[in-house]
Amino acid sequence: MKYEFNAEREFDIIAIGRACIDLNATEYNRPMEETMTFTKYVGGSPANIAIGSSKLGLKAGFIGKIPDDQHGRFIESYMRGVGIDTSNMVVDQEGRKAGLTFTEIKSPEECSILMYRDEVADLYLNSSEVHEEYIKKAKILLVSGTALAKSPSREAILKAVGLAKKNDVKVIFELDYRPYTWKSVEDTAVYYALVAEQSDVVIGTREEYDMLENKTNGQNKETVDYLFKHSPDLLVIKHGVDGSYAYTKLGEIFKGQAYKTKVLKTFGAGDSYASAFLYALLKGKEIENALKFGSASASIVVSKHSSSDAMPTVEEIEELIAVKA
Ligand SMILES: Nc1ncnc2c1ncn2[C@@H]1O[C@H](COP(=O)(O)OP(=O)(O)OP(=O)(O)O)[C@@H](O)[C@H]1O
Ligand SMILES: O=C(O)C[C@@H](O)[C@H](O)C(=O)CO
Repeated sequence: MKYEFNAEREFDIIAIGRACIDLNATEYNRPMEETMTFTKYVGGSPANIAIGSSKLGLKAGFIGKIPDDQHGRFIESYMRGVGIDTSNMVVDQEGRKAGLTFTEIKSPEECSILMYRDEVADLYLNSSEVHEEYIKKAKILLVSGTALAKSPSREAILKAVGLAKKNDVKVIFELDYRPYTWKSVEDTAVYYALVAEQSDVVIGTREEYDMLENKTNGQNKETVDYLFKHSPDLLVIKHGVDGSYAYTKLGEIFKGQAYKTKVLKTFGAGDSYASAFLYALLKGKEIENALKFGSASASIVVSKHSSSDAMPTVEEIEELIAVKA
């Protein structure tokens, strides 16, 4: 099955949410306590997805709030440099800071992230900073779940989703669960369900769908039965290295295999997966093929040091798929 988008739009994808800083341990295979140097990259799941999309040749835009400091200027200039339209990135005027994510790479299997996200600029995006004229230029609005964690960002996202639906822009909801800024799992489930039920496509890990459904050990069939009673017509449920599934409202199920690689670190997999999966859908490829694109892109990024700068080109993805076929 192919997925249809409104062809007459200037932007393939506009992402909304956080654009932050990743500080990835330069000396890896050790605990963070022993890490003395970090390499700086742009980070934040929706920013990574916009970067991945742009590197694949899609026309991408970004809506989000960045600090009025050196980090904010680095984020904006890096994103503009890879071809993203940053005209709707708002510079905070109240001294708020960029979110910082330190990554720990103890071994390829044992990776974790440590987030500093108190009073971060991205969660202060407000609804008056989300503009219908911009959103209606897109085929896809990519929404990050973390942006729902607090007001006023929460209302900004709800406004963006409403405008997208009004203007025939597909709403893609990346669950992107990060516990740090949420008050409670109940709140998470309330806002996740609210947006998931209005979205066209939902992408998340099995564990993230459990957050949405406020349960443990949820089964894909229950998730699919629940969400297909609402707006979504395509659901992607990821199971880490065990691969991923796509379910359509027509009842089809597709399985995507993960491509084995020499893993450097595991984070960044989800964002690279999302950008390449959406690229393939936008290019009119079959869902089965889109799963291959997502998995191949993730396999490339987990073998490299960053989540954003390491995003692959179409040629790299196609070459990997061909080699593994
Ligand atoms: N160790 C791995 N080796 C190769 N591919 C992987 C590996 N881990 C994940 N992937 C690929 O990436 C996809 C997404 O991974 P995962 O389910 O871990 O997403 P995620 O938890 O959202 O990622 P992230 O860690 O970036 O938040 C998987 O479906 C798989 O194709
Ligand atoms: O999403 C974040 O805020 C952190 C990311 O940039 C980081 O690289 C990561 O964990 C990606 O999965």
